[in-house]
This record gives sequence, structure tokens and C-alpha cells, in this order.
Amino acid sequence: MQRRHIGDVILDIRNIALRFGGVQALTDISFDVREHEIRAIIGPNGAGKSSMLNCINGVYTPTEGRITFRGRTFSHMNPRQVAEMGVARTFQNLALFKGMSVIDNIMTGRNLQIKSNILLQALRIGPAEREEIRHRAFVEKIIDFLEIQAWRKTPVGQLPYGLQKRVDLGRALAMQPQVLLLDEPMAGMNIEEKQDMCRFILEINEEFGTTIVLIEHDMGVVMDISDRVVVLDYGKKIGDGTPEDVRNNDDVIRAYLGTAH
Ligand SMILES: Nc1ncnc2c1ncn2[C@@H]1O[C@H](COP(=O)(O)OP(=O)(O)OP(=O)(O)O)[C@@H](O)[C@H]1O
Repeated sequence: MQRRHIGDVILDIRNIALRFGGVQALTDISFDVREHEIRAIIGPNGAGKSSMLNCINGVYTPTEGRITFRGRTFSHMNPRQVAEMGVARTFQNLALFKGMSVIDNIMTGRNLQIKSNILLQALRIGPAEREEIRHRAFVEKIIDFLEIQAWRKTPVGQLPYGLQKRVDLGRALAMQPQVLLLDEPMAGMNIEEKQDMCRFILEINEEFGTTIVLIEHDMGVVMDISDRVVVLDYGKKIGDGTPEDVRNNDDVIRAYLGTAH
């Protein structure tokens, strides 16, 4: 797929292993992600895909291996430090505040950028007020981009699932990430909602240049929008390459695809 210039390696994952007690969730996983690309991670249930994203964004500490982001190598970093470096994440099981409005949920993605102290924020005076106005204006742009203006003030818990997924994406976008990790952004959506989500992902990638790492089960979507795909099975890497490469990889067909898609 030739849409935009794919740059150098921005995220390099080397020899990652992860164990939970007796469960070996990941074994010796290595792959890289290039700047501006859309990189998919696929594999059957329990293959280790979410665990891999959790290692990248600091939720889990790998038992072995290292991750290099923009030349900075770490084996352990907490989620806040990873977020400060420019990596944002959406979750398979939405991590939204159901009683809060769409706008306030997306505002939570601006927390890392808020500079004024808590007292000034609480009183909404001086620089804190100006700062809040600036952040709210930015959030309104995201709301326009994601076409959710009609639900700005609606509590998120009252929205259909597909729209909640869009708000979750908005919250991650509010962090202005260089790398966006998307954990099954289209799960549970109907065809129309999936088409909308695909369009947003492609636009984020093309217009903002955001690098995207995506876990997705819908093979049609993966094959359509990804530049490269890494395939996991039982915590091991069994395939890595262009959508065409993995579609024709015998190990991948046997373990996951069943028949050529
Ligand atoms: N916090 C945890 N504690 C114990 N085991 C875990 C934990 N998280 C994941 N696992 C185990 O690690 C393995 C990989 O799980 P993971 O959720 O990463 O797979 P997945 O490919 O994302 O699956 P799915 O497609 O179903 O979401 C599974 O055997 C799972 O049970």
C-alpha cells in the first residue's frame, strides 16, 4: 500500500518474553514498527496480542527482552512514562468514565499536557483558565474530526457501543501521540461502524502522520489497511511481512487463517 512516506524504525521490540506464573504468554518476540506505518498484530484468541501491547505501553514488565522507542531503550517503564514519550492506547474493554460526558472523557486525554497546578485548576483562575480554554478547543477539534458533535454533552454510558469506541479513540488522540496502539478498535461493530472506524484510522495516519499499531480480528480490515502484519500463535511469532506475505504463509494459514483470505 503506497499512501505516504514510511520512515525509519520508531519502535523496536527485541526478544520479549512474558510469563504469568506457569503461563508463558510471550516467547522471544521481535519485530519493529516504522514511522507512519500501520502495523497489525493478528493471531487466534489467547495468542498474546494484548499482552504484547501491554508490554509496549508499560502495563506489563516483560520477563526478558527490551523495547526501543525513538532510540531510547527500556525494559521497564510505567504507563505514564510511556505516555509522556508519545505512545497512546485504546483498550479492548473500553476504559471510559461512563457517567461523564463525551467532552469530559476526551479531556482526560489532555491530563499529561496540563501544566497549571491543581489549586489554580480548581479555582479556574488566571493561567489555569486560559489553559483550560486551549485544551477544550483542542478537544472540540477532535470531536469534529470524529463526527460526534451531536453527543458532546451525553454521558458516555448512554451511547451505543460503536460510538463509545469512537470516544475511546478520541481520548487517545487528545494525547497527540506519535504512536497509537489500538486494541481491537472494531470489535463488536456493525459493517457501517467498521467502515467509519477504518476511515478515521486511515485519516489519522495520513493527515497527522501518526504511527499505528493495531490488533484486529477482522481479516478484511487488516489486509486492507495494514502496511505490515505480525502474526502470533501461542505466544510465539509465526509470521511477519506484508498482508500478501502473511496471507500466503503456510504456518499462518494452518494456525489462524484456515483458508487463504
Ligand atoms: N494478567 C494475566 N494473568 C495471567 N494470565 C494472563 C494475563 N493476561 C493474559 N494472560 C494469559 O496470557 C495469554 C495471552 O493472553 P492475551 O490476552 O495477551 O491474548 P490475546 O491474543 O490478546 O487474546 P484475545 O484475542 O482473546 O484478546 C493467555 O493464555 C492469557 O490467559
